[in-house]
Amino acid sequence: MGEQVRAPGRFIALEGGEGVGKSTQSKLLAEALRAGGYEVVLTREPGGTAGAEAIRSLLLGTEGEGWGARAEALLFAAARADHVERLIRPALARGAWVICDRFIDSSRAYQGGGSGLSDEDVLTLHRIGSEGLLPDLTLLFEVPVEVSSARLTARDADGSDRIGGRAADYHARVSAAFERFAEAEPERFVHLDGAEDVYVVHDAVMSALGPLL
Ligand SMILES: Nc1ncnc2c1ncn2[C@@H]1O[C@H](COP(=O)(O)OP(=O)(O)O)[C@@H](O)[C@H]1O
Ligand SMILES: Cc1cn([C@H]2C[C@H](O)[C@@H](COP(=O)(O)OP(=O)(O)O)O2)c(=O)[nH]c1=O
Repeated sequence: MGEQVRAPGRFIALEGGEGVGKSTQSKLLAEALRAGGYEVVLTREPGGTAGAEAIRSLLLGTEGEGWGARAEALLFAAARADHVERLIRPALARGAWVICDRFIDSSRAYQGGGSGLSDEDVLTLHRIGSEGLLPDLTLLFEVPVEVSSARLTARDADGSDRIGGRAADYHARVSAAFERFAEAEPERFVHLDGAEDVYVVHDAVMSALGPLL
């Protein structure tokens, strides 16, 4: 093991719909950075801390009638607040890289684009919960819906979660919302073609990170 690099912490989020390769690429990115001597915190949302994982079970479990759109948005914001305060900010403060599988743009896309809350309201919850923390870079993976559906059929043979199982038009609004955010903030987003081979996508991720390394 080389000496840990003492640089300012960097916060990278991976975003997109289900089955686009976020968790696969998060792991490969974390391994590559660790091999380069960086301290890496690999985490995900909803989740990442004990409290946020408990909220994840409430949000994604398939028992009961589920949450209304506003309660759901508040629960995601609460899970994120705990995650940011207890895991992400301390890691960034000590100079670690934080690789996060989904972050605020998922709430903007799902609870906003998908469920109809305004972007302003979702961002207000984020300001209250997490003091508006944003990633340094957000990697947005895009895959044609036939490709991600085929992957999910193979991965989730035992069924999808409460949100993943929503109708196709809901997921189409989610994808369109991600697109709009990336267009509006080109300095924070990088688009990646998630339909390529896993290692081709990984190389594109490493190139996208170039300016931060
Ligand atoms: N580039 C790729 N090509 C083919 N299959 C992939 C690729 N990336 C991921 N997969 C597979 O597709 C499924 C979904 O990938 P995953 O990383 O879990 O996506 P997400 O976290 O975005 O839902 C998994 O079974 C994974 O092994
Ligand atoms: C973080 C977050 C996730 N979600 C949804 C997206 C997913 O359907 C679900 C769980 O995410 P995840 O486990 O990342 O699903 P996948 O690996 O299939 O992409 O939660 C929101 O609706 N809002 C949010 O803020």
